[in-house]
Amino acid sequence: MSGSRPRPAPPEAAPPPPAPEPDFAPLTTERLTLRPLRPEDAPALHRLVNDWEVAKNLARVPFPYPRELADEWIASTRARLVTGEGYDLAIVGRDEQDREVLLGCVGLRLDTRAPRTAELGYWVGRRFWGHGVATEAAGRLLRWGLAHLDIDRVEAEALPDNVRSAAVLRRIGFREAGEGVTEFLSRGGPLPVRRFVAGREDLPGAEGGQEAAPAAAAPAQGKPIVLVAAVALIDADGRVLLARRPEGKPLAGLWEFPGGKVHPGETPEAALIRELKEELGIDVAESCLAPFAFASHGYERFHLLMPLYLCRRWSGAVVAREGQALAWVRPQRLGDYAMPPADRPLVALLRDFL
Ligand SMILES: Nc1nc2c([nH]c(=O)n2[C@H]2C[C@H](O)[C@@H](COP(=O)(O)OP(=O)(O)OP(=O)(O)O)O2)c(=O)[nH]1
Repeated sequence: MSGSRPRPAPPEAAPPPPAPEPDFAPLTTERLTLRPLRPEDAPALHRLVNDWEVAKNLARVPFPYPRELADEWIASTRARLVTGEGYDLAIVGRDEQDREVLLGCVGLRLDTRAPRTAELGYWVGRRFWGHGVATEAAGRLLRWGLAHLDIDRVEAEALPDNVRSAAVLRRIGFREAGEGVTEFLSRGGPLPVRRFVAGREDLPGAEGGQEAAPAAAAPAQGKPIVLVAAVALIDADGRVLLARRPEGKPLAGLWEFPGGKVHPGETPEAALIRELKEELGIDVAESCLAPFAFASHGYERFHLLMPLYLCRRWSGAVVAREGQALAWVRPQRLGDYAMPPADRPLVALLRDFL
């Protein structure tokens, strides 16, 4: 490389490209909105968290809390939302003039060491304590996470004297799971903590026991039998359609065969034809439903009896009419999807058959 010619002056350093906007639709509850943190939240966030009564219970927060750290932390939460590594959100309410007010933060961080596990954390500014804000916000994020992320287990911890936080965790479905030791930045060292854990089976109404069981037959050992018709739709490439149970339904977040409860007076085939129209917008003829196998599974509050049909022909395009996620899955990959326990024997049979 020669080069005695004077080099042109380097162009002025270009400003760093703007960080991508997190694409996250806010979660709402009766009184609150949980939304991505924004740079302009920093002053309010700093005022709320730079309070010993708040900071002393938080492991990752130094005290005093430098003002610039609020900017850095908000930027890091936005980066994690983009990559899907974590979901730290602002808890926002409304004042009498209907203006947004930052009340605190709630977050779900995917655990890099433990598979299908996330960690829940939250804090609420002292002025807003005593109104159930943490319960409402953390409960919503817990339900959302178990329904939309590939996790089965959420962990949380609280200092032994933080009885308020332990009560919040219990109220939203966590159970205590022992003790541990965690490094507390705010306290400058390790401290013993109480550990808590929750899975979708811990959420209120987890297995649908509170739901009406319209086709419930005579109780088996005290449990009603619930008849559910389901189908493995198989496309031209031999892939099977799975649908993700939406938030708010029992077993939310698990992948299932499309279908639903058989109503009184309905045949399983008629129930399936109705469900496939309602859920996926497709028309299926009864003659295209081939009986394949059945599941008979004892859930805690009912016994599930579920005939599974195979179907390779339908009319109309498959669309998620109820906002549920859908996946066309090769039979050998069915095991990669977390499914209700009743489906496990069916998956093994399908894999062998297809
Ligand atoms: N559709 C379907 N349900 C399953 C599968 N595996 C399994 O355990 N179930 C259970 C979950 C529910 O407890 C029950 C189905 O009830 P559901 O609540 O989804 O039925 P539905 O569509 O009629 O719902 P809804 O109108 O009562 O809300 O069967 C499966 O692969 N597909």
